[in-house]
Amino acid sequence: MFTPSSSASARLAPISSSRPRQPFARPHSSLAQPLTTDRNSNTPSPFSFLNDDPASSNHGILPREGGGKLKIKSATTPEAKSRLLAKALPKTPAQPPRQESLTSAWVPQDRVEAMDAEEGPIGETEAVLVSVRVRPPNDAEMRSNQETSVWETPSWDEHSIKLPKGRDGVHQDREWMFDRILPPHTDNLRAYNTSAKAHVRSAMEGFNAVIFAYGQTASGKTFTLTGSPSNPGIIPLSVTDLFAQIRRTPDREFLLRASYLELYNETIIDLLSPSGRELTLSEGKKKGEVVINGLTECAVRTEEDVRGLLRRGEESRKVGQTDWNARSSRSHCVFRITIESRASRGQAEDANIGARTPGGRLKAAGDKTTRISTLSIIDLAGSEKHTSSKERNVEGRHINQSLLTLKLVISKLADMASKRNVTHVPYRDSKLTRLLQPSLSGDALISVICTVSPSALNLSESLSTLSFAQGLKRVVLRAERKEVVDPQALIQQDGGEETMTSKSSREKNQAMEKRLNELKSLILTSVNVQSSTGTHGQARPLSPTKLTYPKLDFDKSTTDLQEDLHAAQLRNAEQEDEIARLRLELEARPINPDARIIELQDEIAGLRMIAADYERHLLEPSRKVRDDVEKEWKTKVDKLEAQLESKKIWANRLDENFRAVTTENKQLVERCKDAESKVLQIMEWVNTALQDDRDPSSPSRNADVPMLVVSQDLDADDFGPSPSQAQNGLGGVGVGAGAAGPGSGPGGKATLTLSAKMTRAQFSQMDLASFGERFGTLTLGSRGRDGFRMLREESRMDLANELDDDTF
Ligand SMILES: Nc1ncnc2c1ncn2[C@@H]1O[C@H](COP(=O)(O)OP(=O)(O)OP(=O)(O)O)[C@@H](O)[C@H]1O
Repeated sequence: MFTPSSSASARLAPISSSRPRQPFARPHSSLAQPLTTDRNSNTPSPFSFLNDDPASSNHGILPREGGGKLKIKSATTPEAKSRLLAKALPKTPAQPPRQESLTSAWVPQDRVEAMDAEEGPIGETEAVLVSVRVRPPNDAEMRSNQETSVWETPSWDEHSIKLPKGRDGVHQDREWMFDRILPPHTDNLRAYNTSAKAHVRSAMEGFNAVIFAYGQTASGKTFTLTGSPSNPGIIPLSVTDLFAQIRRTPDREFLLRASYLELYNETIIDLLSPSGRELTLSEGKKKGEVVINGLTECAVRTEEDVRGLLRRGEESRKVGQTDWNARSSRSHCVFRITIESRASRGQAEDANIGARTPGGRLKAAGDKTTRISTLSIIDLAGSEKHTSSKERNVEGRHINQSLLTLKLVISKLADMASKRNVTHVPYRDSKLTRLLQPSLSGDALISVICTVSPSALNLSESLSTLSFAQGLKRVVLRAERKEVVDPQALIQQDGGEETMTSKSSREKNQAMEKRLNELKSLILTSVNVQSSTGTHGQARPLSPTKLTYPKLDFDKSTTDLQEDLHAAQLRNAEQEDEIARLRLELEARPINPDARIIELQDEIAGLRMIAADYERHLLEPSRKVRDDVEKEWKTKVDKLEAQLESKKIWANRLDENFRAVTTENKQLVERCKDAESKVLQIMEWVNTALQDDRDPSSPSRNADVPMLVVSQDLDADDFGPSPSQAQNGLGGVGVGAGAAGPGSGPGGKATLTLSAKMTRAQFSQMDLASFGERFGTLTLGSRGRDGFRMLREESRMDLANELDDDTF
């Protein structure tokens, strides 16, 4: 049933002892029993009082009108649930509180009444409420003359616990102060009133609240939280109080959901899932938020529903017998109630008519906020020393390790509150601290009941518990009321976007309508909240058909019934396979029993070796935790790596582009420089020619104009001789490709030369005005002629601009 331990538990024999339960009796070590669940146990469960009422057999699945079942999975976000809640709230005007006395079939009447008689402390939002409860001596302690508690708890001071001088080796009086000390004679009601009531009621008001019991094994944690039929503990008292508060709060409407999980050997098990499924943790959207994936949450309408759920969970819980406790909790257990509430419609609308916001604007009719909070009650497994049972030892190591991590986390948080430099709080080192992370990091009101044994033999463990309690007192909380703003407006918007015409929308709406009707039946108001006797007292007589098929759920839809049938057929097929397998096994049974005995002895020896090996691996729990954490981080790392890879590709492309652009740029600059030098050369040549021409006294006047040679990757066509130049036979400028002469093909390497040496005289004859025309044979791209005119008239820069890259 329990995934991680199924193979182990399958090999273990169920508890066979039929001894009646003897509280505090220390059994002989050989009597230590292997781990089992309550289902197999003959030892009565501390929750046995839950079974009082045979009528409550629906195992906590909510009885709707008509007896259907409704479960809400926690996968939906709290906001989404609130939207549904808001939509589902019936528009009933607020009712005045009912003036009837409160009753409970779970908690004795005198205790229900006494619950309000005592004023509890106000729920603090900044400090952990720490109480220390000393258990009365048990039979074994009485027999060994330890009937007097080692602790002194003065009746005049309910905050002080003392270890007097001389008691068990202490040389001086030692005293500790806590919010509340609960001496051995204290009953559970007082423990509730002083150490839990304020937190339960704050949870009703929208604050997250956590109550947990911490202490050595057999020190009284389970007794404090669950109690007995005559002395119910904090869990039943809280549930009774929750429903009593709903009855007393006519101006609000409530929706309650319950879940129950167990942390066994670093594995989280859903105690309300029929398969006892293993759950995983992951980070939520908000910082520090931890999500329990797939946890079953059941809507509850009465105390009976809650009681049924607890009973169901208790059947699956891991308990076993240790040297110190006949029924020791071998796991940490978290019972959680999620409380959603909002103002009753009529009430909110009346209250807000004409009311203004702090900013002075008129408030919309109706209080649009929904409060969502959780009340978690945690029964921690007890820390323990080495026991005589190997199974217990393996569990004990896991338990001790997680409690050690809890201690470490608390001490780091306390250091942080004292402004000491804390770089890391090891929440991830155990599932327990991971689960508690949101609360411990300040998001909840916390009350801790630390339980200690009165015995001197347990002194060192008790001192360690007190030191943990002191650390808790230094932790600072920042709990705030949890409210979701205007969920109804959101759902109206969502609905408005949908077109009502399509078939799928209609189906969706019908499904939504059905869901809303189901939810409506869950809304608890001061008027409709079931009295604690629940619906069971008023059950209608069953019809003959229902009597014939008592197990059939007549309110199920055909599809659900078909699914059930299919599941039953599958189960049937599996069972048939199993029968066939067993038959074969039977047939293959060894004829020689002695050989079989030897075989089994070998097997036992092998198993012993495995067990010894397991024992050696003391760090097993941390490995399991590490594996889980690594798995969670690996997904994140893979995602980030994929992102990094695509960024790298993108960066490479960018780099290539940049390089290409830089090269192109360089080429352009080179071409530009080259073009500029060519232009300068031409200008110089022209200027020299013109200068000599203008100055008749120049000695070089009659000398030949030097030949202009311009080598460049020029298109030969650009410098082809003009037809007119060819005709008049003037030297002029032509294009040659080195020795190849004029006419080298387009795009080939060309040389711009004066095709014949021109004498200065010839040059001087050239009419300056027609210079352009003469040299017009130089067709500089599309602007040849104009370009040369510019040579004479424009500045060098202008020329460089003009002769752009398509010239040279
Ligand atoms: N205050 C009390 N008054 C009377 N009996 C008590 C009290 N506290 C504990 N006991 C009894 O002592 C025994 C051990 O208590 P309990 O099972 O609550 O211990 P625990 O701390 O939960 O142990 P573990 O960690 O092993 O589960 C039980 O038989 C319980 O009924």
